Amino acid sequence: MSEQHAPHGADSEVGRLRTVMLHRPGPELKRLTPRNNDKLLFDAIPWVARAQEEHDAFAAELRSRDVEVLYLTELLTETLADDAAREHAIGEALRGLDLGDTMRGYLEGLLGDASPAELTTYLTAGIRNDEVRGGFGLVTSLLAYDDFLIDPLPNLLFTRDSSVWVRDRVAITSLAMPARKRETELTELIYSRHPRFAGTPRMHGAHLEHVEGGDVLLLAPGVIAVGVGERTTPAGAERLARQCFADGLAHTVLAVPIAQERATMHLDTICTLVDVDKMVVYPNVADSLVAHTVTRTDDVADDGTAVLHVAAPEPFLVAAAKAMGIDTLRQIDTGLDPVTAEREQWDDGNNTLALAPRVAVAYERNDETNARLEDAGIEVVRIAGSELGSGRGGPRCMSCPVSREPLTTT
Ligand SMILES: NC(=O)NCCC[C@H](N)C(=O)O
Repeated sequence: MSEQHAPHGADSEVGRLRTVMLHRPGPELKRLTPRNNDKLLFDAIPWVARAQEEHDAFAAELRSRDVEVLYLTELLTETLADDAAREHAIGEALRGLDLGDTMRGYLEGLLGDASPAELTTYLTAGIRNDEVRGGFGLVTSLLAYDDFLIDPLPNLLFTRDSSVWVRDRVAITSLAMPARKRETELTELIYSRHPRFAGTPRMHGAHLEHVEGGDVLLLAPGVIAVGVGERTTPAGAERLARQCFADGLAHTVLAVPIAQERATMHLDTICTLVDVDKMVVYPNVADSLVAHTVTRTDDVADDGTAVLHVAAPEPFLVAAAKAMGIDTLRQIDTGLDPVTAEREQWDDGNNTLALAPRVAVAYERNDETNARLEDAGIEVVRIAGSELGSGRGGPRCMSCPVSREPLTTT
């Protein structure tokens, strides 16, 4: 395995992006139907071939700017070349109580005989009842033809959410929605067993309180904002803060309450950094967004844990600037009327992926937001997202930065 890659880790949102993990949309999207798309967290049935074209163009833009693109499924297939990893993955996929002994036995055989690449497909696209040839077991007979024996993972596309790097450490997250829970079985497997990540310190984990990567913004080295809403719980934010303080990854965590609605499912649907001191913020909520500044004290509670200091809420941008040690965190004034702002926020206009300070990838469709970003001196790398966007995620959601240059050197 080549070691010729940038050191893993990230300490900001905007340090030059060196390595990113993406997931190219695949057969898991073909599982979506008008009857299951809500449960599977898609707003429409994507045209898969076009989604792949759009995604390939996204990846090409990144590569053209010297970003190494890792694909989740390639890492997974390489990981599954190891027998112990395979066994673990198969055990987890068949752990549920819905299968019954006959079906589980059949699937153990099917998955056990699969090549690493085939196993990756089974684990990501799932297995539907009409695809098994398991004889006339009771379970297969009673389930509908389109019931899943192994659930598909169409939201793998949004690699942002199932893991997040904080400095040299990777947090395996704990996803809140049932349709996404299995995703972290795969990221955990990759980070714990793929040779490229050998020795990488990990934190958090799927068994802990809910935290999703889309809620975690690395505002500056040592300063992390965590959205608390539909996906990340207050307890999840506290757990993440405690781990970051204990491991010296952060001195300040800003807990930012966000509305528990689909349109604002993660903090990064509302705001993203596009420079060391500039943020694009959804104007309809900009004035009401607040943060509780959380820091560690030297006091120790009776149970041995550090006592955290939780400040009264302050306007988010004010609290953020203080924690970042800058005079002002400038909100890029998109100047949009509330209706245009709402339309473009829904289409992930605020969900940008910074490639470096003042360079950000954005969906091309959000004309007005993009124009205002350019007025503010940001280079906007436009990508198509008509099909990709049907899962309600933009360029930031679709990318997990594995390596960014430390901010101090950019
Ligand atoms: N960070 C993000 O906002 N990710 C987008 C996730 C979209 C996905 N369909 C979901 O509902 O979880």
